[in-house]
Amino acid sequence: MVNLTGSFISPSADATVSPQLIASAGFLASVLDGLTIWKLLGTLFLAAVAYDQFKYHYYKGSIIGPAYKIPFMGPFLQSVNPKFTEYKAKWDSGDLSCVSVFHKFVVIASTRDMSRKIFNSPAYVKPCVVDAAHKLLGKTNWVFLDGKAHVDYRKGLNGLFTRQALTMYLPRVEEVLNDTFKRFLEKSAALKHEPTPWMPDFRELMTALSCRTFVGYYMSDEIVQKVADDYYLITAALELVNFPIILPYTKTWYGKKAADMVMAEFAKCSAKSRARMAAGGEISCIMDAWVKAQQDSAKYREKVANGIEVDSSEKPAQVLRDFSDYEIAQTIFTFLFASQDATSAASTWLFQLMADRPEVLDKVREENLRVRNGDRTVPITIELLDEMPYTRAVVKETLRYRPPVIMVPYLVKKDFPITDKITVSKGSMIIPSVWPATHDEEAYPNADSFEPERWITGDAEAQSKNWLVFGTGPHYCLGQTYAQLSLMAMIGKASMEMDWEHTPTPLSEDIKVFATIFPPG
Ligand code: HEM
Repeated sequence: MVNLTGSFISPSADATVSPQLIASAGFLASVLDGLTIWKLLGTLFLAAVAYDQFKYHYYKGSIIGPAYKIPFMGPFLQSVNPKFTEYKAKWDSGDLSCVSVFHKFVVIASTRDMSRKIFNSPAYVKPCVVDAAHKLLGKTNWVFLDGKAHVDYRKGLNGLFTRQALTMYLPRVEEVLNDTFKRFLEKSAALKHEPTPWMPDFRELMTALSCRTFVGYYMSDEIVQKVADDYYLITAALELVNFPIILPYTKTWYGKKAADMVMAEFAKCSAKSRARMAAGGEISCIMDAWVKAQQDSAKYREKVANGIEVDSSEKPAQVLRDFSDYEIAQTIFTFLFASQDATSAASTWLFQLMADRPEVLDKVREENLRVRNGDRTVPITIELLDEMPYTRAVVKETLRYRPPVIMVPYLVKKDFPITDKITVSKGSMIIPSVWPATHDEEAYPNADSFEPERWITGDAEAQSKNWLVFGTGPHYCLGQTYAQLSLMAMIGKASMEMDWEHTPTPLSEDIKVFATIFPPG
């Protein structure tokens, strides 16, 4: 160190030297002089806050949203425990509104037309999945495909959900319903018909229904029960706001363990289905139908490769490649993942709405018995369901009145000019909403009232633009026909086998948001 003052100390700390430094360097030096590590950190912090606000305003432009962002985190705490009323306030605030949580800028579309525009703009947007989804569903999962790759993959799956294909799986639905309603009655009798929460039972019913329809009896009752027990861990791990890395004993950790277990079980089912289909077994579930389509495609490809002439009638509708057991498991897992929460929500609402409206339940019961000529053991078929306009109307009205999925997050792939004046920047999240479209007074007069008749004597059916319950565009719900038919089958059979009442609680009029929407009491 240089000896400036005769003592071995720093020049700026020397009482005699420092005034000269101030005098020579002016303002900057005076700032530096007072600079401590805390001041430096404070200044950096204020700069970061200013940058965060500036960035928010830059993205926000003329979109409606809070004038200032809570530094960095924005309304993070609100989004950890989202309230339906807060979403509603957002929709009511404008056609497009925004919010910024941490580094994510989020635009929410409220109107039907804005929402439709997003759903139908695959050049600009793609479905947005939380980071944890890649870890739980596997990076190579088809749900992460975009554009042509997605369209091509989906073509191979669409055939599994046609009405004709569903005919083959409906017996599974019937078996699960028979078994479950018997258990419901036993449980209720054991509880001496005292009021008790039934939502966990509806969730279990929906898991069993999905598992049996997707993989038939390749899965044991015990494993179906385990999937039902553990599934909520997967939902919790996939909440919009979650810790980005998987730390032991966190929600994502438990979710990943549960997902791995389900995936491994589905892979075992695939191996069994493969063997059974190769041996000429009958299609009993969605997995069988897909495996059989792959085996038929392989035979066709082989013939063509060997120069054997094949009649055009023998050519499969979709010539598929072979998929490994793991790939099949991954895809079937996405069906469970996509259906579980939405169908659990729909069935819970259906049971509650029917209990609150016994006259509607009576009509459903009357119709179900009538089409079976009074014999409630007559099995469910698509033709039978086609003869039940009232039961269908009840299911449609439930889905309109309480759409399980109220918003569908998408990611902006490239700057998206959503209106003449507003361009949403690449990297933002953009969320089309379902609820406002299904509660639009113009399309559905008295929208806040449950009126199944609007689907029979009214013109609700003609309001297809507002029917966003299953989305629209290239990612519209693959399982929508199956979901509606199985809900019809469920409520129809329940009406014939059981009677039930709802004991309202102070929460009964609320709407709880947990991935989908639920009645909390
Ligand atoms: C009441 C029940 C259901 C509701 C309300 C519902 C709703 C939705 C919605 C809103 C989407 C997003 C659509 C979009 O982005 O345009 C979706 C996608 C999807 N749903 Fe459903 N869903 C239900 C049941 C099911 C069932 C039972 C299955 C499978 C068996 C299923 C499979 C899927 C799949 C695979 C996708 C993603 C499609 C793609 O990205 O190509 N859903 N669903």
